[in-house]
Amino acid sequence: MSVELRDSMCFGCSPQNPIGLKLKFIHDGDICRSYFTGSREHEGWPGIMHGGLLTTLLDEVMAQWLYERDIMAMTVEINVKFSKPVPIGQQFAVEGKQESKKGRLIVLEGQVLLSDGTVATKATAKFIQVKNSI
Ligand SMILES: CCCCCCCCCC(=O)SCCNC(=O)CCNC(=O)[C@H](O)C(C)(C)COP(=O)(O)OP(=O)(O)OC[C@H]1O[C@@H](n2cnc3c(N)ncnc32)[C@H](O)[C@@H]1OP(=O)(O)O
Repeated sequence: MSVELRDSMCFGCSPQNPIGLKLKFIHDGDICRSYFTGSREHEGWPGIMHGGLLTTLLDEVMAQWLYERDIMAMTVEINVKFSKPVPIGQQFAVEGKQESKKGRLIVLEGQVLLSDGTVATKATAKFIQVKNSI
């Protein structure tokens, strides 16, 4: 694998990116999960997580599902449905898992779960597998 986490400045996961989200991941069977608590810097409407950042979080957990399995792939499409607002200041979970794989095309699904288990956001993303030389 030519891309190492230790060299990365990935906005989602790098511990050394000063403005990054510094996400950590739990690989739980076929699910990749991360937890996040938004602060004021992450809001769109007052008190509510910005939808673009929720999309970033979802993209990241799905990409990490692949990375954990040594699959180098890039997002080519992502569709997000925002059903419920995600409050600032309350921890929520972000999950991703594979839905299908056909040739180089891998489809993953993601969701944001509030602390009471409510699904607030759902995503489907397409990734294309690339050679291990990003
Ligand atoms: C430290 C590590 C941390 C990692 C975390 C990263 C998290 C972030 C994840 C991201 O956000 S990635 C950044 C955003 N994405 C990009 O910048 C990708 C931009 N796109 C590309 O660079 C190229 O599209 C890509 C290299 C991915 C693919 O180009 P290729 O020329 O190699 O492939 P091509 O376009 O020929 O497509 C390959 C196959 O996929 C199919 N395909 C492409 N796009 C598709 C699509 N949207 N839907 C369905 N199929 C699609 C395409 O038809 C074709 O099918 P066939 O093999 O049957 O011919």
